Amino acid sequence: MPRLTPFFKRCLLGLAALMALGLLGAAFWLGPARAPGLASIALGFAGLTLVLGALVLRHAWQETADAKRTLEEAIEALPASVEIFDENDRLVAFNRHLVEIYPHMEADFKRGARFEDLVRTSIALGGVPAAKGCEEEWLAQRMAARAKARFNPTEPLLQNLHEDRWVRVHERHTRAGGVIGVRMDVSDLVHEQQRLAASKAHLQAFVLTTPNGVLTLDTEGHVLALNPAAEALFGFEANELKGSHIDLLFGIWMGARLSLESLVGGSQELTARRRDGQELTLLLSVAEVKTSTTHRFVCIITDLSERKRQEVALQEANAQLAKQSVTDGLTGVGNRRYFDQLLQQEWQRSVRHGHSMACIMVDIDHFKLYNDRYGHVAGDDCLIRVAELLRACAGRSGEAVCRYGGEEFVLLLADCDLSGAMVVAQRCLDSIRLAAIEHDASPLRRRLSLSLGVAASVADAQGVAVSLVERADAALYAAKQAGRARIVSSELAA
Ligand SMILES: Nc1nc2c(ncn2[C@@H]2O[C@H](COP(=O)(O)OP(=O)(O)OP(=O)(O)O)[C@@H](O)[C@H]2O)c(=O)[nH]1
Repeated sequence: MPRLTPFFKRCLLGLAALMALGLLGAAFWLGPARAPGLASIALGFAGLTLVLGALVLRHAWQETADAKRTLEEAIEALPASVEIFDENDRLVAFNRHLVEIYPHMEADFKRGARFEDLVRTSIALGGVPAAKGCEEEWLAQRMAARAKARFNPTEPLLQNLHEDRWVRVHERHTRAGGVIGVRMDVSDLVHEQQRLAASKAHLQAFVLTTPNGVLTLDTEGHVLALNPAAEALFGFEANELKGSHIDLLFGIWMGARLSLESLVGGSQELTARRRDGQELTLLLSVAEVKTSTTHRFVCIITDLSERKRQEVALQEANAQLAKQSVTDGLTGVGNRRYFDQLLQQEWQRSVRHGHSMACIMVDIDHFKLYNDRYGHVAGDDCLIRVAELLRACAGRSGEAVCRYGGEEFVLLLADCDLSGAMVVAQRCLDSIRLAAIEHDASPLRRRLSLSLGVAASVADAQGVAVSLVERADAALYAAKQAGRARIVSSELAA
């Protein structure tokens, strides 16, 4: 049968009814006595019209049943739970998803069941954890929300169910006064949101408590956010720095800008300035946060300033220690250890280059008498004074003055032959004489004097460095023997 529009069907039924009535009237009016033939024909047409009308009615009923079935199938095919309540809030239709969401209510979902009764049963069966202990109150709120949906149909309701499942309920009132409810299982979404909220809280706790400064920058290097540690580090408050360029903090980016991208994944030590101008040494690590909607850089800043200060102090202390280990504590010239090292060094150099080197042994004359006359403290001062004078005479590059022991000094002259060494020795002798240091107890003109032994040679790979010192020492002994206050060269002493 062809598909007929409802209007056409109504017209057809009206026409058929009118025709049937007209023909019946005609049949009665004519009557079997007046015109039996015509009455029979009218009756026959009336019957035919009634059959046609019945056929149209049956077709209409069939179409309604088909539409209802299609609607039910459509509701069933929806990915959400759908329920339809009439104007008395009684269940008219629902799909299987409703039972999947509320399995404990399977036996109760029946046509004609009242919404309030269904909710009450669900609460009683433990299907609404949020209602536990406050059942009536919860029910009242639920019914109020359902009523509110009449005026504000867009506001959905998030409901927590058994086994930590979550549904979003959209309720819409129909024009006839019923309610269409759509429930979507959003458990995955809610759980994801809960996970996100937890990780955000963890991150927040870390950022707020870490001693490292944390700066969030946009791709241009402008500050978007900073944590309390960064505020304390730079001496700025967060709202003062927000929007500022990172150049404000990191001096290294002044002029020659480094791209943030180049720092991603690594770390770099750099200097920055606090608000009060104090210089900071920082370790900057950069991470890139790139999603479909955001592109940021997160800078983790470790303050190395204190460590740096300690390192510098340690370096200075080590340098001091190293210096002390080769310096004579009383006079400030090189000590015996330094002299021994230097002697080996210069000896090897002399072997390599074939240059002559010289050694001058210096001894203060009658120093015991000096000590006895002026005391040990004055004797110390005298040693200091002699060291100063010797240093002034042999302080050029390649010349070194060391304390050999007691009141004895030694001068080592690199790239120097015997005649050159004799000149230096003479300068020392003259310097002491000109200083005219009083030595009442000395039999030598009551002035402090020195005896010097000089030796020079080109180092021999087969020889030993100490031989040079021994020769100078022998010359010194000769000077002492010859009456002191003089210079003797190893050539003369030999
Ligand atoms: N004040 C002082 N005296 C020292 C120091 N080291 C050694 N002496 C003294 O130097 C003196 C050296 O005496 P001697 O070895 O007899 O030599 P000298 O008296 O100088 O006689 P000659 O060397 O033969 O001229 C000793 O009295 C030591 O105590 C020191 O660091 N300070």
